[in-house]
This record gives sequence, C-alpha cells and structure tokens, in this order.
Amino acid sequence: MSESSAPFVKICGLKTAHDVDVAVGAGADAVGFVFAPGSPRTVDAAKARELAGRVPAGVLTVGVFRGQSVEEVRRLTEESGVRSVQLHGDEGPEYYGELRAEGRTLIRATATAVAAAGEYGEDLLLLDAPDPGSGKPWNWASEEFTAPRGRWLLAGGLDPDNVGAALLATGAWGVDVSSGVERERGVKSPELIRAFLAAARNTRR
Ligand SMILES: O=C(O)c1ccccc1NCC(=O)[C@H](O)[C@H](O)COP(=O)(O)O
Repeated sequence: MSESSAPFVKICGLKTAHDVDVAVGAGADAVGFVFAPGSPRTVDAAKARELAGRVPAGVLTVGVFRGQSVEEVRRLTEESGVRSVQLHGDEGPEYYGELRAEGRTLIRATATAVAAAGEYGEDLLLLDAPDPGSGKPWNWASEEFTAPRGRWLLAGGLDPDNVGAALLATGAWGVDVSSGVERERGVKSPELIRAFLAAARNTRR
C-alpha cells in the first residue's frame, strides 16, 4: 500500500452476524473477535467460527487475546478458524516466535513507546491505550509522541468524528476501533460502523 492510499481499517469486538455483514459490506479490511476473558465483547470459539465463516477471504479475521497461554491461543485460533492473532498481554519475543513458527499472522498490541514495527516478529504493530477496548484515548496528538517506523495501526478512543484527524496527526498506516462504533458498551451500531469506515476511507495521508 502506498502512503496516499486509503488506510487499513479493523473493526473489533464484533458479536453478531449482522454487525459482521455491516462491517464487511462497508469495506472493513479486518474484523476482530475478542477471546480475552472478562470483556462485554467476549465470544467463544463456536460463535467466532460462525461469524468468521461469513467473512470473505480478502478480509482478515482476528482473534483478540490478553494474558492467555500459547496453548489457549492455539486452541481458540484453530477451533474458530480466525486467520490472525492479536496479543494485548506482556508476551515477549519468544512467545511471538512460537506462534509465528506455526504460520500465524500476528498483531502485537502495546501501550508503550516502540521504535519500529516488527521488533517481536509481528506482522503488524498496534499502538493502543493502556486499557484496551475502553474507548479512552491516549496522547497520540501530543508533541511527545513519536510514531514508530514501519506499518502500524492506531487504536484507543477513535470514533467517526476524530479518526480523520488521528490519521493525519500520526501518519498511522491504519486504525482499529471498538467502543467508538458502539451505541452502548459491547453493542455495536451499524450506523457508527458505516460512518467510521467512511471517515477513515476518505482520509488521505
Ligand atoms: O474489547 C475489549 O474489551 C478488549 C479486551 C481485552 C483486550 C483487548 C480488547 N479489545 C481490543 C480492541 O477492541 C481494539 O484493539 C482497541 O483496543 C479498540 O479500543 P477502543 O476503540 O478504544 O474501544
């Protein structure tokens, strides 16, 4: 993708077939299913398999994990059929190496400063808020923020109204959203999903 092309957009925390269809129909590049326990968006492997089965091959399906063992990530990924793994815990490079050796596409989510994407062998870096999925923004607009080198996604408190400015301010390759496309916590809004995708798509860096 060249710098002037449309940003990559991932819609996360989907739980219903209708919301998956809306996100895919509106042009999402990736859709996420939360396997991390304790979230209002958590789905089990069977539900994720049903939802992922609706997604065409050109759209990435992502399982979202936090603080789970490699064995659990492996099991849930295989049972659900998702193609990519997004990790929000404090896993180190060895953990990534183990999953990478199995050919999984890896997204490393972190709230700490990173110099360059790919340092842990991940395919995509995701810069997120310390409390992922909370809808709380972090200081991506501040002068202290230095964007990492390479391809990275921005997340944390994005919504249809601020995603364009966020992309322009940070130069992120793409964006990821959950709370900002919900009408209440854990319940997606088809209108907000469409509005977010339109706003992101119309932004050219
Ligand atoms: O969505 C959750 O509840 C969640 C729980 C545990 C780990 C990650 C989780 N979500 C990740 C995402 O939805 C996105 O990657 C991102 O954090 C979106 O955050 P926001 O748009 O601020 O809700």
